[in-house]
Amino acid sequence: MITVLAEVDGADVAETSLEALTFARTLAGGRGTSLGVVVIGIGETTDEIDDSAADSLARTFADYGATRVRFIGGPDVAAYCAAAYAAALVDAARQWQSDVVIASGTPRGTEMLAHAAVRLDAVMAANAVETLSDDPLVVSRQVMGGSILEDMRVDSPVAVLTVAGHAVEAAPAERGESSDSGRAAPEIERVEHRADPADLVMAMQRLEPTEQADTAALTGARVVVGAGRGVGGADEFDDVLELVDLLGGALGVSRVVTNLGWRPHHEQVGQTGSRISPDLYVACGISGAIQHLAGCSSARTIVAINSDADAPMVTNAQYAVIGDLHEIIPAVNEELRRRRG
Ligand SMILES: Cc1cc2nc3c(=O)[nH]c(=O)nc-3n(C[C@H](O)[C@H](O)[C@H](O)COP(=O)(O)OP(=O)(O)OC[C@H]3O[C@@H](n4cnc5c(N)ncnc54)[C@H](O)[C@@H]3O)c2cc1C
Repeated sequence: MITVLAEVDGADVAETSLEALTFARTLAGGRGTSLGVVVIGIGETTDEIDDSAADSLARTFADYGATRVRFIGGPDVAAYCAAAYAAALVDAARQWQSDVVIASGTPRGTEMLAHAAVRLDAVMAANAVETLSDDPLVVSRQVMGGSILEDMRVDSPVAVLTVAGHAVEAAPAERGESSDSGRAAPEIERVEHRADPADLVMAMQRLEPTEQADTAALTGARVVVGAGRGVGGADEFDDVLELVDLLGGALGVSRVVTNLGWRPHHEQVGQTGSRISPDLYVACGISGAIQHLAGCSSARTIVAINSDADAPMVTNAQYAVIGDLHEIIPAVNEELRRRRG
């Protein structure tokens, strides 16, 4: 069985977890095995996830090919604690005799799986995008912020993988796609995890949304509009923000923009900001320094708007519009408004 860690919010499964499940199902099909899903941190008691939310989550997981679902709760994992969560995940993987453990490459997924890999004495490949061979397991994975793909052989008895955000299209299983996926009601377990005190030395004490909360919106966005020094000043963002709105996306900016105090740091994309993998990245007035590209190269399509045809952002883009962004963006916005009536 392949064990997949899912991140949920109530009865909703994070899209990146559905992507990880889709990736895992393809691998399970190739290896002729089944899928088990683990959800950790459901509350002080295992009853805190009510039956309707549990049923709804289990149905979603079944649609994605899971045959087993384990909800793990209890006071020790009521609040996030990477080591205790990893121990709970490892318990499931061991009991299910999993030789592969998978999560999405979110900050928490990556942190937990790093802990899990040590406990399982496993090789870990972060940010996988594709399985190249089932046995021996070889994956293609993003490195250098997505600017390079490397093939990695994971030749250990247990393999631990994270799946890069938006590298895989989340898709429910087709009937008969793999031996065990069949949308039958999966077997559901509720388990209380008692943590080793050593695993609780570092645990989350308080969770308070701040402007940082927007970082999740940026890293998960399907469309990101990037803005750089070329915008010209803190008061010059109206057109860019309207484009963000019209495209239903998120704003990402360069480090110059945050250093100058034009926009807050949580909006920064790059080596020292967020790494994004949207379907579309529209980079406006950004030169495309290597540190910026490290955060956006895994975008599926890049469109650059820049007055310099030789800017690295332009040469790294699939499409470019050369000219003054203060003329181009209002024209694009007007056309988008017109098409929407
Ligand atoms: C250790 C380290 C870490 C770093 N981390 C990051 C990071 O995480 N993210 C990041 O972004 N940078 C990072 N940087 C900084 C990076 O090297 C660049 O300095 C920065 O990305 C440049 O920002 P920019 O493209 O907005 O500005 P510039 O390089 O000044 O480029 C502005 C661009 O706008 C274009 N332009 C100007 N006016 C217009 C106009 N009217 N219309 C259209 N185009 C116009 C210009 O042609 C130019 O291409 C880091 C640097 C270091 C040393």
